[in-house]
Amino acid sequence: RRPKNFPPGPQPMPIFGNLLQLNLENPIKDLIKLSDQYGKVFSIYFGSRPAVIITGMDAMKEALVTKAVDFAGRPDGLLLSHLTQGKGIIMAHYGTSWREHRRFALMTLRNFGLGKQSMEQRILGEVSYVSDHLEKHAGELIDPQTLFHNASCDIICSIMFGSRYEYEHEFFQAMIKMMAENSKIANGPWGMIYDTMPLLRNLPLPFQTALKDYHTVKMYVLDIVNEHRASRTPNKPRDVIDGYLDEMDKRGEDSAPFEEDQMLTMLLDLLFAGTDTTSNTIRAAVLYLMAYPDIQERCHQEIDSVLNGKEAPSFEDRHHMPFVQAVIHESQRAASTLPLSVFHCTTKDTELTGYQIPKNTLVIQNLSSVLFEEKQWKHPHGFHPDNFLNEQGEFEKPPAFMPFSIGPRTCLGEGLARMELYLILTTLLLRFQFIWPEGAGEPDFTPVYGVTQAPRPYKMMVKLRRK
Ligand code: HEM
Repeated sequence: RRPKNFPPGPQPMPIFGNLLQLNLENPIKDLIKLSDQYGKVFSIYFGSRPAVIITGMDAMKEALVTKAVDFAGRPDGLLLSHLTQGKGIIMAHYGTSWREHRRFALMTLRNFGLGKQSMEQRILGEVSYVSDHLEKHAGELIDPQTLFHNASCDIICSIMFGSRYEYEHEFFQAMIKMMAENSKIANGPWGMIYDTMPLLRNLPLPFQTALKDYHTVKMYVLDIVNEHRASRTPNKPRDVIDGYLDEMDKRGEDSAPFEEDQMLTMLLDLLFAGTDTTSNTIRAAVLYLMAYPDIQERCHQEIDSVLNGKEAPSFEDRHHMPFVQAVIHESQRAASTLPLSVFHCTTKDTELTGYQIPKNTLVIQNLSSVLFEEKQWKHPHGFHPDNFLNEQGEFEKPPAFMPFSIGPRTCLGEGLARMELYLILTTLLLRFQFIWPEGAGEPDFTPVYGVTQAPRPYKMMVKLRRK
């Protein structure tokens, strides 16, 4: 039975709660239907555990901005919390260790900067590998999934470990494989079973693979940390690892919460959070550019005219490219890359839209519901860069654009992700035309649902515009 004055919702069943009433392959439509029936804030049961679902911009702002601290927790008892043991940043409880690690990560990302290369140069450096690959295979059918995935992952590697990896490197391949498999397990029915039925957790079921693979990659990262210990010069950080070791030195004997295991989890968090998200968004953008060649042509014209013969774009150039900016933002909106954000929980007894929500209640933000909310957008459905252009044709971001979430837990990689999306897409558009292959049927925009949602796999062709 629901607690008194708890948000309403459908009647749960024993053991399963409301799980069998949701399409686990993609619950988003069901969640919207339930909100039509029960209101913007409603509840469902995962097994015997209640979860509050937040729908639409107004309720989202009330929870994550007005009552920011009350809703800034992370839940225990999910597969992701077990993998990270509540350490690092993403699944860390709201408190001192989370706050200090978040601040440290933000500062080091901002400072890169640090070492020899600026963030911009690192990204442009990585795009040159992607460009070379595309140029070599111009005119052929190309599957962009692995290519964009490798590039996003390598950008994070270069910031954290000080060097990028050849895409064929043993560690790089193990990491990419672990991330792909773990997100499949965490997203799929086994993840749901793990989250709802604690009694089954010790059985030899596929989630054991997730735990084992996570540990293997963590041990690889520990080797990299130990190499840094041997080769570093204190207070001359080359990358995030050196910066973290400096911070541990500064704090002396009792360096808590800056400790080795926290560092390893934070590094894996950044790798996880920064790879699929960016690469799936780029893949969605390219799909839309191929599906709407007139929009792609307008981007080509704007980029050519602003760069005016320059070899490569700089991040500053974006201010002169309102249409390209609008296309990138509309791609993010349409892709809705983290449709249900990362799950939150309440840090104290609180209230939302007049309902009472006890401390430690699981809270799910339906970010998709805001990105497609009818009253917030000129064109809520389909792909319309116009959503981000005002009457003067200037770039303007509506307040319902929140693919990175809002509030204290908002994505800490937003700055990096925005720079990557802009520099990668503009550089590639400068050099190539993306073409939907003849005979491939109509492009299918229906996403594959997951913690990070992705476009369906597709093949593309490229034509070289300029060497
Ligand atoms: C297009 C790309 C990206 C999107 C759409 C995205 C979106 C999100 C969202 C929705 C959250 C959850 C926020 C919440 O719980 O309220 C999140 C959290 C996070 N993201 Fe991103 N992200 C992207 C790229 C990145 C990158 C490149 C990095 C890092 C290098 C990153 C690091 C993180 C971290 C560490 C968190 C956890 C923050 C916390 O719990 O305090 N993300 N991201």
